[in-house]
Amino acid sequence: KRPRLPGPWRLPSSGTSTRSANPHLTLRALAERHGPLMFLQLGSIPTVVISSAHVAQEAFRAHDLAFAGRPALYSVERISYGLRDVSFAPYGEYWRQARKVFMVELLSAKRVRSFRSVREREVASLVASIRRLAPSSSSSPIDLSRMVVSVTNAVTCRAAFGDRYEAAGGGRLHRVLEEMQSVLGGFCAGDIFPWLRWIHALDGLRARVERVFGELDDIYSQVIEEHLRGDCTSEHGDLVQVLLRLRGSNAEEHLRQYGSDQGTSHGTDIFTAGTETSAATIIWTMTELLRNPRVMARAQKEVRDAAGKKGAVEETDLHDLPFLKWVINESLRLHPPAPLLLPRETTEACTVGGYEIPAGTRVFVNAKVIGTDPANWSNPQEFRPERFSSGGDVRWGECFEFVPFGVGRRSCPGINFALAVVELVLANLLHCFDWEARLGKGEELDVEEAFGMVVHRKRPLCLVAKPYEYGKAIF
Ligand code: HEM
Repeated sequence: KRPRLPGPWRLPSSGTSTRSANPHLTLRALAERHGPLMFLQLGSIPTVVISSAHVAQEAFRAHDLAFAGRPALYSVERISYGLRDVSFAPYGEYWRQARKVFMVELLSAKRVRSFRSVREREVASLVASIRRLAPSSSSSPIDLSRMVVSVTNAVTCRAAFGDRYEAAGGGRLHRVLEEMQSVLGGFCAGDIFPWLRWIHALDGLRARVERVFGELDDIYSQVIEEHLRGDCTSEHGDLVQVLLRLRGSNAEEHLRQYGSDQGTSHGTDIFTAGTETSAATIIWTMTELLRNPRVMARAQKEVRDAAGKKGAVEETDLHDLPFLKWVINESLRLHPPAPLLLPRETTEACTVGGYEIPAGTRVFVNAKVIGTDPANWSNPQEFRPERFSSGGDVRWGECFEFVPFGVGRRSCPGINFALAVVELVLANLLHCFDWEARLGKGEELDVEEAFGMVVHRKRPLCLVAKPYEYGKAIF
């Protein structure tokens, strides 16, 4: 008989069971007591939490397939049209096909390069808006969090839905996305006691999920109608257009079906997995730069030396910014936007560390704990980008000490897409402005987190932007 996995077995009454707490912090505290491979009974769901690089490596090197499932979560199930997206589809043929299309047509290196003009246009418009709001160094602070979500959202939506997506719902999206973050965040009762799902008809969650679903569905329908009418022109070829072409002669019929099925659920991937994560990365990076003036000065010098008098950083300049890349890595290490990745569910039984993990077990990988484990990182809480200076570019997916994009076959397929926009936005924010957080005497810029599927700052990042002298002509 195999030994029983260590763990508290039942979860303490505070912590992961509430929708407002920060589960990765509760799980960190428990892992310190019970170890890096820990069992929890989350309601009626047997759950395993992985909290070290060593265990993650053993689990995913030897049993990647066994860990490739996803649980069917209450809110996600509806918003993803019955788990027909890539992120939450159960492991199997549908997921493989959907991921392949998504990868090839939106996220491959070639496609990501083809969206260069989209990124440069949106970043130029961000810089212009900041200039309008902050014409001089004595202007009031601006809400950078809100502006950055807008830009990452616009880039992703234009790439996926075409240049006219704004007409179809760009304005409404902010409100819907905020509400979606809120309904997807944390664990609801129905996720840990599936027989208790009926309760969400009474506690208001079902109504909120339906409202978000209805709004998103309406936006997707408009996008699809525009494509069918031929109103959508985009020089780069958006995801919906590409699918229309792929489906060939029977295109209209297929697109209508795609509209009610894959197209719409890919929309959910884009909003849940794509835009908020990139925005959170940019905002956490700016937060840490403001808290670490030495690092800010070095990053700004690098960017300004590379772009010179051009007034803006173009994508071709990004190759000359190794320090900025280390800064982004360091920010992803300390503030992975998805600190518990996305939940997994074992598809079959497997053995890790001598313990048997049965099929159907929910699995969390605590990326935040792994990225700050003193066994692998010296002074792990310190923001020190230079720690990435040796060893060349990070080989995502092969480095188990640093897993902000996840691990194995269900790891993030959007890394190229995300880093292209994150780097360009940050480089231009650093080049075109000097930044100041207006704080009281002795006060420090906080790093308090609001928990959701993506972890943002609890309070928006409001900063004073002081235009930099070379930043007149943008693009
Ligand atoms: C800095 C930005 C991003 C971060 C930190 C991030 C992080 C993650 C993480 C942690 C996962 C779960 C991996 C796992 O379970 O092992 C994931 C999955 C995923 N991400 Fe990203 N992501 C980012 C940007 C994007 C973008 C821009 C897109 C697409 C537009 C995207 C699309 C996806 C999809 C579709 C999945 C699900 C993959 C699957 O289940 O097969 N992500 N991402």
